[in-house]
Amino acid sequence: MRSLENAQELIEKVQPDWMGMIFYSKSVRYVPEEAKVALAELPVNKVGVFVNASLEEIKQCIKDFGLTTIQLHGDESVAFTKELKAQTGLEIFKVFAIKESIDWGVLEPYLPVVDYFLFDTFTKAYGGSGQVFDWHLLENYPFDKPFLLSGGLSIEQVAEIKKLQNRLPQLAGLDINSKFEIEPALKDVEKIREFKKLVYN
Ligand SMILES: O=C(O)c1ccccc1N[C@@H]1O[C@H](COP(=O)(O)O)[C@@H](O)[C@H]1O
Repeated sequence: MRSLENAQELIEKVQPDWMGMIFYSKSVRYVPEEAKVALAELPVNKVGVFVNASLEEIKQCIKDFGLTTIQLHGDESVAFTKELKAQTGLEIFKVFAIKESIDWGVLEPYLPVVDYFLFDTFTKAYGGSGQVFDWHLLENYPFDKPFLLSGGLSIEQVAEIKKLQNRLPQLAGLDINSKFEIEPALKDVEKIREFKKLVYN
C-alpha cells in the first residue's frame, strides 16, 4: 500500500495482521521515499517487500517507514538473510517462487533464520503477477515452520483456501495483493473485508 487514506481505511475496517509496502523500483506498486512521513505513523505491522536489495537500503527503509517485518522476495541467500536478522532483529518472511516442483532441501537452511516462509508463483517480475501456482505441491510440506500463502489469491478461491487450511495447520496467513485492487497499490477495502469474513468466519 502507498496511499495514506486507503491504508487508514483498511486498518480501521479490516484490521490486517500485516500491511505490505513494495520497495522494488520496477514494481507498479513501488512506494516512493516521499511517502515515508505519512506511512511511518500507521498503527499496523508494516512489511517492507524487497527484491535483492542491499542491507543498507533495507535498513534505511526500516528507519524511514517504521517497518516491523522484512519480506525478502528475491534470490536472497541464507548468509544475507542471517546477517539481516542479526543486524535488525526484525521478523522475516522469505519468499520462495514456485514453478512445477518444490525442493524442500533449498528451504531447510533458512529454517533457523526466518519467521515465516512465503510461497508465491514464479514470475520474471518476482511478484504481483496475479498468477496462482499448484497448491497441491504444498501437500507434503515437511516443516513445522509456519508459512504464508500468496500468488493471485482471490475471493473466488475461498473454498479451496479453507480446504488447504484444514489440511495444513502450518498455513498461518494469506497474502493478498493484485486481485484486491482498484488500481495498482490502491486496495478495494470492501472486497478485502468480505474475503476476510468468508475465510475466517
Ligand atoms: O506487487 C508487486 O508489484 C511485487 C513486485 C515485486 C515483488 C513482489 C511483489 N508483490 C508481492 O507478490 C505477491 C503476490 O502478489 P499477487 O497476489 O500475485 O498480486 C505478494 O506477496 C505481494 O506482496
